[in-house]
Amino acid sequence: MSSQNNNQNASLLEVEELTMRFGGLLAVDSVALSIQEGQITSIIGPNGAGKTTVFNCLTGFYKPTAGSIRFKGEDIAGNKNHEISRKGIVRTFQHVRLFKNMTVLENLLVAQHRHINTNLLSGLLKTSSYRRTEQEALDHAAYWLERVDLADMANRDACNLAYGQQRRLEIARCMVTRPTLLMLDEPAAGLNPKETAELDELISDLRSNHNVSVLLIEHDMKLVMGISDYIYVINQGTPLAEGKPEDVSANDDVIKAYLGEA
Ligand SMILES: Nc1ncnc2c1ncn2[C@@H]1O[C@H](COP(=O)(O)OP(=O)(O)OP(=O)(O)O)[C@@H](O)[C@H]1O
Repeated sequence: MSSQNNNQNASLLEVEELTMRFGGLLAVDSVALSIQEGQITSIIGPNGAGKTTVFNCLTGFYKPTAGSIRFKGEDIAGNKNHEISRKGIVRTFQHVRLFKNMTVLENLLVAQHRHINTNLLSGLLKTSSYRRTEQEALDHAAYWLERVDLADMANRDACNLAYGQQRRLEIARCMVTRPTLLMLDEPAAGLNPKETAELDELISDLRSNHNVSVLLIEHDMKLVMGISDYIYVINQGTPLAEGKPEDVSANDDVIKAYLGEA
């Protein structure tokens, strides 16, 4: 895959020759990605193609066997997950990972505390700067609860939300940390058509109005083709095709390897 695409935006993330081996299994083999600022980029491919492994390498859950990952020009390959999230790359997971026994609001406050790294002593003493930070965190959480249409649910335990609401809360939990790049791993999995349409609207709104670029793994082709600016296709760990949605959906190799399966 070439690392060039046709848009005019600045490059945010440049991945070259990304390779991840698990023992004898080459799960990701020389994958290249070029993620442009302000765009929605998707990675698609059949089950087991290596998509989540790419995500795990980009976000520091796995140390890649080889390859370079440059975020805003800085090499971050092999950095730890918390270092990468502080730099502005945050993600959701294929299976919802919330603090299920905390309220919706608490989930958003914890996410911010982890990110801000609040000082224990100032917390114990409740200094004015600590109180100000707490108030800002509350205001910011309230803002994002409105955006994802969960303001009425703020005091519910996260485990009592409907599945689509949990998915939206996960996105809000990422957004309260003010990311530059939001990575979503199969956000539409398990959603009904109405929830998927709401998700589509939400992701588009994030890109258009909240200054975040999005990298998406998704099997729902209607969503992917409708929302993506650029798409990478991988198959059995290797790059198969890339391009705008109309080019990818018309690509014979892609149809054979992936779309033809649907
Ligand atoms: N930690 C690991 N140890 C060993 N093998 C792994 C590990 N993680 C992933 N794999 C293997 O790597 C390959 C790619 O898996 P991955 O989950 O990245 O695919 P995927 O494209 O995300 O699939 P899906 O669409 O089904 O989620 C698979 O063969 C998987 O079994």
